[in-house]
Formats: sequence, structure tokens, C-alpha cells
Amino acid sequence: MVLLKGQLEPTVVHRAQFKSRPSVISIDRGVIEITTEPSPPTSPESSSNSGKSSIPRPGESTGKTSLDSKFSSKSKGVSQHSSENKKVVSKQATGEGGSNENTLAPIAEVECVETPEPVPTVVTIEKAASAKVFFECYYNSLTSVQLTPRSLRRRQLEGALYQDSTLPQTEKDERRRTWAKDETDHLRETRVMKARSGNIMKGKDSLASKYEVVKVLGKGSFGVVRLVRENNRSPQEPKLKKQIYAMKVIRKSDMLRNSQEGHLRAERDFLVSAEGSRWVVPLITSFQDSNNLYLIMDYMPGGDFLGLLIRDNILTEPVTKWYIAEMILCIEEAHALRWIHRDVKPDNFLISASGHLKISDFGLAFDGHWSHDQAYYNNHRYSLLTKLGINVEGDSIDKKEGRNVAAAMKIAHVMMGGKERHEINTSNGSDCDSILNWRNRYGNRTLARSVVGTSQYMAPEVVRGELYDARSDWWSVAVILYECLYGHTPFLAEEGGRQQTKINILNHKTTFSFPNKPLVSKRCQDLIRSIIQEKDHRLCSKRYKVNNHPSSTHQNQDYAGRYVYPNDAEDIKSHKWFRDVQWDRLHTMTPPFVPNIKSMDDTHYFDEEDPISDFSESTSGPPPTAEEIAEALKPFPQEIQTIAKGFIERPHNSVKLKKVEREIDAFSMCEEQKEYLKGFVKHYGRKEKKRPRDRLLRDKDTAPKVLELRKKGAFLGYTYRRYRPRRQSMSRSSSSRQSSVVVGSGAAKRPVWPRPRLSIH
Ligand SMILES: Nc1ncnc2c1ncn2[C@@H]1O[C@H](COP(=O)(O)OP(=O)(O)OP(=O)(O)O)[C@@H](O)[C@H]1O
Repeated sequence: MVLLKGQLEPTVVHRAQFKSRPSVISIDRGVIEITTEPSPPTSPESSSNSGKSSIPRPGESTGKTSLDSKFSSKSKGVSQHSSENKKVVSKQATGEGGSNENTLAPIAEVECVETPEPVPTVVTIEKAASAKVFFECYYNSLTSVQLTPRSLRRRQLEGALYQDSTLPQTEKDERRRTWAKDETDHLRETRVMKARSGNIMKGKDSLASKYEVVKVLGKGSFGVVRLVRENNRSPQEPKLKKQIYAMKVIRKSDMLRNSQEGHLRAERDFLVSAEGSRWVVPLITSFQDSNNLYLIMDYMPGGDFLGLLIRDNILTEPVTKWYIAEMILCIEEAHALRWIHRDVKPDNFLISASGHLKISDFGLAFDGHWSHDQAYYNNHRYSLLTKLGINVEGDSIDKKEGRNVAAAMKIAHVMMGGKERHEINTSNGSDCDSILNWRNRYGNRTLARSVVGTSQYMAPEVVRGELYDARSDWWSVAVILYECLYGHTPFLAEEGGRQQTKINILNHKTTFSFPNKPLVSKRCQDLIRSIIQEKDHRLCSKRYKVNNHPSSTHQNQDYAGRYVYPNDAEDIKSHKWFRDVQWDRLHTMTPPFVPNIKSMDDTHYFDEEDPISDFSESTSGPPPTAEEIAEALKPFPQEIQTIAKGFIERPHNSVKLKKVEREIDAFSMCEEQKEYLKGFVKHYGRKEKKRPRDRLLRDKDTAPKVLELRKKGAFLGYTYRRYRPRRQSMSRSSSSRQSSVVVGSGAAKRPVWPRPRLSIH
């Protein structure tokens, strides 16, 4: 229609140069004439160039002319003035400024400045990388899941209705209607939450304000876990009690500086995929605001299993058997979902209100997927920087080393296992391969070698940095089994620290032994011995031995080329020591210890001698004044005061702090004074800031902007809301999650054994 109109009333644009589009200057010089008289179409080229131009009839608004396209064309030097010029042109064309409606009045000449091709900045790179990551993760989740959670729930419902032959048809129909209504509500509420999440990122709102903090339950390198109470239940259900939850708050800036994006996504993704699991701490919702990530989980009022070990020191064989059996079921659950936990230790098993264990802390868990590998994120950014030739200087150490981004990329390539892992390699992928298929097939093989976990519980193949598989989790279970019975772990070195512990693990054939006391049955010792073995001889499942070659393809192989089999504790479970364990009924039986809790917000299993401070309180406040320091050092002679001031001038980490403490120990003063001085250094000294792992976050010019952008864009898609049926199906789901409060007799208090709480390193 537009073309036809153009032929009837053509616009003729006379160009200064054939084939070139008119410039602002050519308009100004009166080269363009627009005639109202119909005239024969000019050459096909010129008419096609004139495009959609037509003369406005009186009363009609001006149609688009080819002038518009000039502004979007590549002509240099003009584009920066385009919006200004457009205003001028439209003013002329609508006749506002001139008496003659059919001619364009001259436009004031604009000085043409030749500008170089715009160079993308680090900001553009960051935004582009976030967008790529978001879309790849989003479409991968859409394409890789065969059954949506909704279809799974529908299947469960239909299965239950089918099995219940006594239910009349009208009741079945009613349940289906209720299910549909619940699903619709869930969809709507999830949408509302995601929309709010968008606003929150703009700093307008906060989902965290829905929860009031009751107490700090635990603290880690990530941030804190708080006990919270949900404070605005839906107005439709005013009678519903305010729910109590555990809220894990993870500070984005720390995590980004430590390049933990992959791990954080992994933790959230695992908890989402474990929806409805009996043995995994249930995730209720996850969301973020501009500074933090939040995981809202069911509160486990019995505390962690380490707490139980601390209270009881050693456990009897039957009690140990119960807990180890539950731990096995917890880990099997993770393996069934194709995840390796990689940090199995007593602190990571939590005790529910009914006394059953649930596995938690999937911060190091890994399924080999590319989106859980930090190299994937780094490569998106660094490959763009390299391609566009943008150099980022980094910090003083980078400058001293004198490497540019490309060279740093090469080093990162070695450290992270190769950037091509996350870039399409045409020699590997056929042309029709989609990028997501390609990624999924040529995912990550390097993290299979990462040395992660807590040293005392690490399997030798993990310590060696070899390719490992889910068998490493079973080694850790045997270490816990030993610890429950003997009161200490088998490889812990009293001197020489972690390094010596690792050496002991590597030499397990000679370093491993059973103490004479307490007496432990031969069967139990045989079980421990069969698991504390190199992975090829380790008791768990024969299937690992059959398919031991990492290059062979198998459906149970994860993206990283490792094996994770469901039900892979079959040989452990059939060991004679477990002969009397009813594996299928364990969850319905009463555990040896049922937490003695008075209400759902009872926290006495989390009471520590020193109350745990919230991280919002522990963020570095103003530095101490000279008067405060002088006051604190008053009892000491001048010489000691000077040395002590020197101690707090240099920032410390745990190693440096130990060194300072040794120096203080050498002072000739009483023990009390030494302890006071050590306390002084800890209190007034500054903690050394870790050097960010990412060069962009080390460079003083790019770091602030990049950090801000990543806080906004690095965790897109983090929001999740668990399906919570409101109606009659609620009772079914809650019973399956064992969340009903069982107030038990509690464990008798025994002397406290100073078992250290370990942190990941
Ligand atoms: N759902 C929960 N209910 C009750 N307490 C919890 C819950 N989740 C975590 N905690 C408490 O918070 C502590 C720290 O949580 P978590 O293990 O997730 O953090 P982490 O820093 O990753 O731990 P670590 O450094 O030991 O690996 C736990 O040991 C436990 O005491």
C-alpha cells in the first residue's frame, strides 16, 4: 500500500551524488526538492531509496521519509546530532516553522565532526555478558526439562486418584478442580513475586522485609543463616499462624569478589530440583535484592548433627547405625538427582523437629553443568574483552606482572581448564548444533578435579586433584561413622595442620587404624575398612567399576564425565552391619533423639557460648580512634604499646594472626596479659581483604562499576517459589515432608567435648 501510494504521489529526492543518501548539509544546500506534482518514477534505485516517503495530505500527519533512515545509517559525524536534527525536520515538515507547507525550509548548518567508531566499554561488556548468561540459562532450563514440575504434580495427583479405588467419582473431580485452582494461584503468586523482584532490583521494595528476624542461627564465609518469622500472611487466611523459617542470607559483593557465581547458582538449582524430597532441607523460596541473595528454607529446630556429636561426644553403635543409615539415604537422594555433594560432614546434616536428618549446604555441590562452573561466566566476559581489544590494567600486582587481558586469559585458561570449554568450537560441533546442545555435550571436565570440601572428610582422589565421582561422598560418610564411634576423625593431624591431615589421607593405607577403645564390633570396623579405600576398591556400587573409564559414554555420566548413579549405596546398604535396618521404613520410625522443643521457634539447640553476630553488625565500622587504642593499652609499658600498635597497623589473615599470637606468647608477661593482648589485636586489627579473583574487580577504575552491574545482573533468574497447595492436598504434602512438630524427651546433657566447627577451605 505504501509503495502504491508512493507511485501515485511520488517523492523525488535529488541527490548530490548518485547512490548516496542525502545528508543534513545537502538538505541545507537546497538539493532536496519535494514536488507536489505527480511525476514519473525515477530509476528503480532512487525510488527504492526514497522508500516509504510520501507527501502528507492536508490534515494528515507526515509520513516517514527517507531522511529518517539517514539518521540510522552509518554516516559518521552526523549520528550524534540525529535526535536534534529529527526535531528540526519534523518541525519543518509539519509546517510549524514555514509558510510553505510543501517545501522543506533550510536547516541551520551543523558542524560535522568526524568521530571514531564507538568503542564498547566495560559496562557494555558486562551487560552483554549478563544478557547472554541469562538467556542461555533460561532457554536451557526450558529445553532440558522433559517434565515440568506442574506436569509432575498432575501425574502424582492422577496416580493417587487411580490408586484410591474407594473414592467416588464426584470426589475425584472435586480434587482435580482444587488442584487446578491451586496451580493457578501458584502461577499467579510466582508471577507477582518475580515482578516484585524486578522492582526490588531497582531499589523500590524488598521481599526480605516480609520476614522479621528472630535470631542468628549460624554463620559462614557466605553470610548468615537467620531464624525468621513471616510477617504478612495472605489476608484471605488471617487465621494461619505466622510461619517460622531459616533464612540464608548471602552477601553478593563478597561472593562476586571470590568468583562464586557458579557455586551460588548450583546451590539454588539443587534445592529447586530437590523439591518435595524427604531427605533434603526444603527450599521455600529464593530471591534477591540489590545487596544479598536469600534462600528461605524450612527451619530444622534440632540443630546440626555436629551439635549432637558435641553434646554426646561418642555415640553407641545402634545410635550411630541409625544416623549413618539416614545419612546414606540423604546422599543417595542427591546422587539420584545426579549431584555430588562434595562437602559431606556432620555440620551439613540438620535435625528436623521429628528428629530425622536432612542434608543441607549445597554450596559446593556439583552436577557438572556449565552454568555451575565459574569459568563459564568468566569466559563470557573475557572473550568479549579480548575480541574487542579492551585492556584492563588490574591491580598493582597485575601491573607488576605486566600481563594484558589476553595473557591473563591464557593463564585463566590453564587454571580454569580452557576457555574453549565454553565457546563454540566448530571442529567439535556440527553447524546445526545449537549453542545449548553444544554446551551440554562439551560442558565442563575441569571442576571434576577441583579440590573442594573440608580436609578431614576429603577422599584421597579429591586431595590429589584427580578426576573424581560420587564415590568421594561415600568416603566422607565412613569418616563420619568413625568419628561417631571414636570421638575424632581418623586422619586429623594434631600438628602440621591441614597439610598434614591431607598427607595422612593420601597415606591412608599406613596411617589408618582403629583405636582399642571404645570397643566397636568387627562388622562395623569391616564396613569402615571397606569404604576407606581407593575409589576403585571402595564399597558402594559395582556399577562404578564396570564403567570406570571416563571417556565412555553412559547415561549416568554427568556433564563432567563423572559417574553419579542413583541408588549407588546398594553394596553399603547390604553390608552385614546394616542387616537389621529397614531402609524403606526408616523415615516412619522414631529416631533415637527427638529434639525437645517447646515451640517451632525454639532455638536452644543453636545456643552458642558466644552469641553469633549478624553480618550486618560485623561489617567493618569506623576504625578505632588513637584515644581508644591508647586507653586499651594503658596497662602496658611504652615498649609493648609500640609493638602492639604495630600489630594492628598491618591487616591480618588467619596465618598472620597466628604469627602475631606466637610473638605475643614469647613476651615475658603473665598469661592473662598475653590473652588480653591477643584479644586487643583481634578486636582492633583490620582483616586483610582478599584479592578479588577477577581482574575486572581488581582494577580500581573498573571495579566499582563492574561490581554494581554484577550485583544487578549476575543472578538474574534466581527467584523461585515452591508450590504450596493451600487446600486439602496440603495435609498430604506436609506429612511427606515430616514437618509436623514432635516434642520429644530430648537428649540427656553430657560433658561438652571441644570439637571444632570447621569451615570450607
Ligand atoms: N534450614 C536450617 N535450619 C536450621 N539451621 C540451619 C538451617 N540451614 C542452616 N542452618 C544453620 O546455619 C549453619 C550454616 O549453614 P550452611 O551450612 O548452609 O552454611 P555454610 O557457610 O555454607 O556452612 P559451612 O561453612 O559449614 O559449609 C548450619 O551449620 C546450621 O547450624
